[in-house]
Amino acid sequence: MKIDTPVIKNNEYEVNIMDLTYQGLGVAKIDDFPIFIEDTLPGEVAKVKITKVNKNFSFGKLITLIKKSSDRVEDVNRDYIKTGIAPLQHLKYDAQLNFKQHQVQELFEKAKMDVDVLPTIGMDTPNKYRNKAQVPVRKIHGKLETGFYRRHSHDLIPIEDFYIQDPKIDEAILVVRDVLRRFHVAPYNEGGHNGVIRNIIVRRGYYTGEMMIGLVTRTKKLPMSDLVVKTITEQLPEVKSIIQNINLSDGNAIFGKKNVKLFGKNYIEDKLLGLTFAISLNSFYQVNPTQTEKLYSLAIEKANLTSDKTVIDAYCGIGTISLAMAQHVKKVYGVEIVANAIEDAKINAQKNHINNARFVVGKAEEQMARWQENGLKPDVIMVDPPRKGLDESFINSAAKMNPQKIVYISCNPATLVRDAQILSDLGYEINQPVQPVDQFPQTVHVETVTVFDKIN
Ligand SMILES: C[S@@+](CC[C@H](N)C(=O)[O-])C[C@H]1O[C@@H](n2cnc3c(N)ncnc32)[C@H](O)[C@@H]1O
Repeated sequence: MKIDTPVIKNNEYEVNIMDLTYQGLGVAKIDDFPIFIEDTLPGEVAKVKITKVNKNFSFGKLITLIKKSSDRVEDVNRDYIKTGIAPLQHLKYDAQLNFKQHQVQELFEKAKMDVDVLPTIGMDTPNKYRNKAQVPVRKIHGKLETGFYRRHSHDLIPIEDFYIQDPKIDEAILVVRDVLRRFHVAPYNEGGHNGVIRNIIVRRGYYTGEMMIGLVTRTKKLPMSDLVVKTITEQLPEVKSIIQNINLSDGNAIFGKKNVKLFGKNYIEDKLLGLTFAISLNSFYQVNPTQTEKLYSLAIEKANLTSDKTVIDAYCGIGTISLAMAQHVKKVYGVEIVANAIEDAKINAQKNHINNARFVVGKAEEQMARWQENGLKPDVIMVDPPRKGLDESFINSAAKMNPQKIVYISCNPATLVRDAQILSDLGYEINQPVQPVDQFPQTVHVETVTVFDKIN
């Protein structure tokens, strides 16, 4: 069926860019019909070619910029935009921080919530920050390559300098790539579901320099594994752990269920807020260590902790926030769905001689209901959920426990605002400005800390 729209596919138009979506696409309108265009910024005038038309909106490709924004960074590497590694690198960093603040503010305004949002806390050097890489391995022109997928595709673009990663991690990926080439380990081929090596994971401790290499394979055995391991460890003395993860599936999930230790320890160690943490391959650990220290210090400060208090740390991962809070309170309860992460959390409590933290594996929403039924009465609940935010049943159990404060660390302002509305209906209100912290410079992601107080 032909749809009658003000723009036609493959036609070119001159447009004014009016806004930037939360995904970092410029927005123009023709007769109120939106066109989303990569690599364009508000205030710019652009010639664009329409690439896709839907019923209510369309996508365009930038042909030329007729007028440029004063916030534009010139001469950026297009591969970082094409792959989504750094979709905002063409926007000056100050403007990125404003964009993130306004994005959060607008969501609260749309929900008709009267909440102030502070300027985003940024980084002095907003690149080379990531302490973890997860790169696909594919064959291109007969050669094993590492890089990143073109956005919305599985076409690999070979990349050597990842720009936002710790340069030592970039170097390690190249060492591992060259070792795999040298010993003729076949790259995974998605089409035929054959070949061996699917992904390389590299983690590096910011303070310790300890490195972990993860090799995700389609096969149970990694061919030439002894030589692969020997050569990697000879060339990269910082490597303290090499783990093979076996992923036999033909799906998109990166990890399979089984890990096999090929070298060293099951985990590497790093420090955060002066504490030592064991981090294993599948455990969540924030990717920007210096900003994480700012984020967690702020969240803990806002929780007003004292030595007589009991706190819950929901979605606790390897116990980073729990153990940082344990030093200030009577007791901490942590819950997390990934069993390996809870194993790490228990090791971490021991490593730091902390014995007032209790960790449980489980779904936070189910464990909260259990704790609530068992009469647990936390003074503060700290939550740091994944992008989908809190389950409604979690919020109900949390409110029934009647804590004075709920401190919410969020990596998705849309679900934060959704959850804030439910919390407000249950008597928890935001009385101080929300603080965005830039955990992911050059990308569209934004992290926030929000405090909910019990209204008596
Ligand atoms: C944003 S991370 C925060 C982890 C931890 N607070 C940290 O900063 O290291 C979210 C965590 O929630 C866990 N998770 C996801 N869904 C969960 C659920 N339903 N119940 C409990 N934990 C869950 C993930 O495995 C992940 O460790």
